[in-house]
Amino acid sequence: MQRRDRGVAQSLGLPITKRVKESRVLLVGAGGIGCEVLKNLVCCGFGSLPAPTRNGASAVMESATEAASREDKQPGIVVIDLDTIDLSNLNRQFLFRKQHIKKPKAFVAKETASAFNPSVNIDAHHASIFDHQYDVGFFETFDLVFNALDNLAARRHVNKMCLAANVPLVESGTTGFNGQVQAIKKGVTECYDCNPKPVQKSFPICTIRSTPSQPIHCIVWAKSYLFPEIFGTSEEDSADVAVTEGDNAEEVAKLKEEAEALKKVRSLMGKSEFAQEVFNKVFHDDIERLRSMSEMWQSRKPPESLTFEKLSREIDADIIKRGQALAIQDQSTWSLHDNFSVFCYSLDALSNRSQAGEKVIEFDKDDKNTLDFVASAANLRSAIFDIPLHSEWEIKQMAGNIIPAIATSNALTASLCVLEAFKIIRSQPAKQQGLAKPTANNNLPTETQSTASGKAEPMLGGSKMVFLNSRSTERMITTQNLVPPNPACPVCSPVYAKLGVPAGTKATLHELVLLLKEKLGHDEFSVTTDAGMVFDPDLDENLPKPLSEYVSESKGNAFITVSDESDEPKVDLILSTLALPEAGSASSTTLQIEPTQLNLPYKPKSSENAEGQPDGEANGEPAPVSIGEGANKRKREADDEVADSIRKKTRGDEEVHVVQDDEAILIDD
Ligand SMILES: Nc1ncnc2c1ncn2[C@@H]1O[C@H](COP(=O)(O)OP(=O)(O)OP(=O)(O)O)[C@@H](O)[C@H]1O
Ligand SMILES: [Zn+2]
Repeated sequence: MQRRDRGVAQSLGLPITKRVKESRVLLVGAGGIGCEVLKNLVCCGFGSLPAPTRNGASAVMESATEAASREDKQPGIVVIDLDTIDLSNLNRQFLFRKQHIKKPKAFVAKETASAFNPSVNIDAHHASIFDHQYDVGFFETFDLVFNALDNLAARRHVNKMCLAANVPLVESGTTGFNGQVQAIKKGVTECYDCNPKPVQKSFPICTIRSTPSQPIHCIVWAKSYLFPEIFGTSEEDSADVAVTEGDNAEEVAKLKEEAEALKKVRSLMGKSEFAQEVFNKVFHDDIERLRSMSEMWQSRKPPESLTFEKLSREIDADIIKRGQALAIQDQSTWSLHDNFSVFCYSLDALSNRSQAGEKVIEFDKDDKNTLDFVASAANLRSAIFDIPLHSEWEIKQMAGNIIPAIATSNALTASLCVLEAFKIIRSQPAKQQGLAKPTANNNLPTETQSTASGKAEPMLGGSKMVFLNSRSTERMITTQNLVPPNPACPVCSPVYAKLGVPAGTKATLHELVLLLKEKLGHDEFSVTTDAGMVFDPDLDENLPKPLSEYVSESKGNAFITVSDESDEPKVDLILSTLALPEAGSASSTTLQIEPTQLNLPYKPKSSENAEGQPDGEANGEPAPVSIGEGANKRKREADDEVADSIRKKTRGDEEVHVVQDDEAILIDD
C-alpha cells in the first residue's frame, strides 16, 4: 500500500519530514476546521516517529500535571475539544457519522483519524482548553499548537498560553467563503491580540425605531425591541441598539415614552383583546405618530400604518390556524396577510407559554415560536416602510447572525494551516535531543527578525498571513507578510514568567509581593489578577489574603500581571501560574518564579515602536483582518472586510501554493 505521507517526503525532503514526524502538536478544537486539520496532520505523518528523549519542561520547575503525565508526553498529536457531536455538524465535520451523535468530538475524531495512519499516536481530551491541567507546563511540551476554535475567549486564551510557553501557534478561522491563517510566535510576529478585534455592530436607535430603510433594521426592531418588550427583558440590555451621537434627543425621549406605553399593553396578556392592542399600538398608533412628524419624511416615503380590524376582516378563515399552517412554509415569502396571520398565531403561542409560567422568553433562532414572531413582525414593519419582505428562512440567517459554515472553506483553510506549520517547523532549529525548547531565560523578548529599516525579514521560515476567498474570480489564496509584534500590545509586549505555586500552599499575597520585590529590585509596582488590581504601593489591604483566593485549581490557569509604576517604567511582567506537585517531592514548598533572573526592558516610548516606527503600521502593511468570530459579524460585512484587505495587498507580497500532479506540495520561499 502506498504510504499516505509519501507526498510530504517528496516535497519537504527527508530532514524536514523527519522533524514533522518527530513533532508533538496540540490541536484545540475538533469542529469544522479541526477535523480537517487532524486529518491532514495524520495523513502527513505528524508525530508518527517516536520522539527522542524530550526536555520540554523547564529544568527548574515542572507542574503537577506535567509530572503526573510525563510518560504520556510521547503521543504526536493531542486533540482537545469540549463538545459532543450534533446532527448539524455532520454536513462538514467528516470524521463524524450519524452513529457518533452525542459522543465527544475529540474521542471520535481520534478514533476515525487514527485509521488513516496507524503509526500516528493521537491523544484525545474531552475538555475545555481553559481547564487547569492545561497550564503553561502542558503547553511547553509541544512544538506547535493549532487553534481551530469558534470563539474569541478561547482563541485569546490559547494565544496567551502559547506566548507564556513560547510555542508557535497557527491560528485559523473561516467565515462563509473566506478563511484566514496566521502564524504567531512570541517576539517574532504579531500575536492574536496585537490588533483590536471588531466589536459587534450596533444600530442607532432612531434608525431602528423611527426611520428603518433596510430589512435588517426591521429585524433588529422585532428582535431587540418588540420581542423583549413583550416577552423578556427590555431593549436597554440589547447590544444591537444604542443611542448614538446622530440620534435626536427629543425623539429618543419620545421613543422612551412609546416603550413605556407598550409595557402597559403587555399587562393585557391573556385577555382576548391582547393581540389587537399590541398590533394596533406598534403597527398603527406608533406609526401614525411618526407619520405626523412631517420633517422626517421630506426626503423619504412616509410609512403607511396598518390596523388589526382591517386585516382580520380581509381574511376569511381562522387566523390563528391559518398562521400555524403558514409558519411551516419558512422558505416562501409570506404576503402581508400571511405575515399578519403568523404574527397572531405566534403571539398567541408565546402568550400561552408566558401564562403557563415562562416568565422571560428569550429570542432564540431555534425556538420556532420566537422566530415566527420576529419574522412576521419584521415583515409587517417592512411592509409599512415599503422595504422588501423576506422569507422566514432568510430572516433567520440575519436575526441569528448566522454565517454559513462552508465545508470547502474549512478544508482549504485547514490545509493552509498545515502548509504554514511545515514552514514553522523548517524555521525551528533541528532537535539535538528532544525538543529544541527555550531554557530558563530565553522567553524574554530577544528574538526579533526585523531589520533597522523596519522591513520585516522572512519570518518563521517564510510563513505568511494567508487569506482564502473561495468565491474570488481572481486569486483564491493571497498572502501578506507577517508583521513584527506591536510594541504596545498589552498581551505580547510584556515579559512572561512562571509562578510555581506548591499544592496546598498557605502563601499569602504578601509572600508573592515580597518575592516580586526581590526579583524586580524595587517596590514600585502593581499586581493585577482576574479579580482586578489587588496590590499597588497605595493598596496593601489585600496582603494578608491567601494567594489561593486569586489563583487556584478551580480558577483555571490564571495570569497575574505585574506593572511597573515608576516614572520610567519597565515592561509589564505576566506570571502564568503553575501548580507544583505535593510537598515532599523534589519541588520546593515555597513560591517560585522562573526564570530566576528577570531583566525586564524599559517600555518603548508611546510615539515609537521598538524599531523606531510609528505605532500601528510596523512595515506599512494594512492591519490584518481577523475573522472567524461568526457570531459577532454579519456575513456581508465579513466578506467586505476580507475583500478589502485582499484588495489592499500588493502583488509583490503574494505567494502561490501549488498542488502538483504528483501530489507533492510546493512551498515558495
Ligand atoms: N474552550 C474550548 N476548549 C476546547 N474546545 C473548544 C473550546 N471552545 C470551543 N471549542 C471547540 O471548537 C470547535 C469549533 O468548531 P466549529 O467552529 O466548527 O463549531 P461547531 O460548534 O462544531 O459548529 P457550529 O457552531 O456551527 O454548530 C467546536 O468543536 C468547539 O467545541
Ligand atoms: Zn500582541
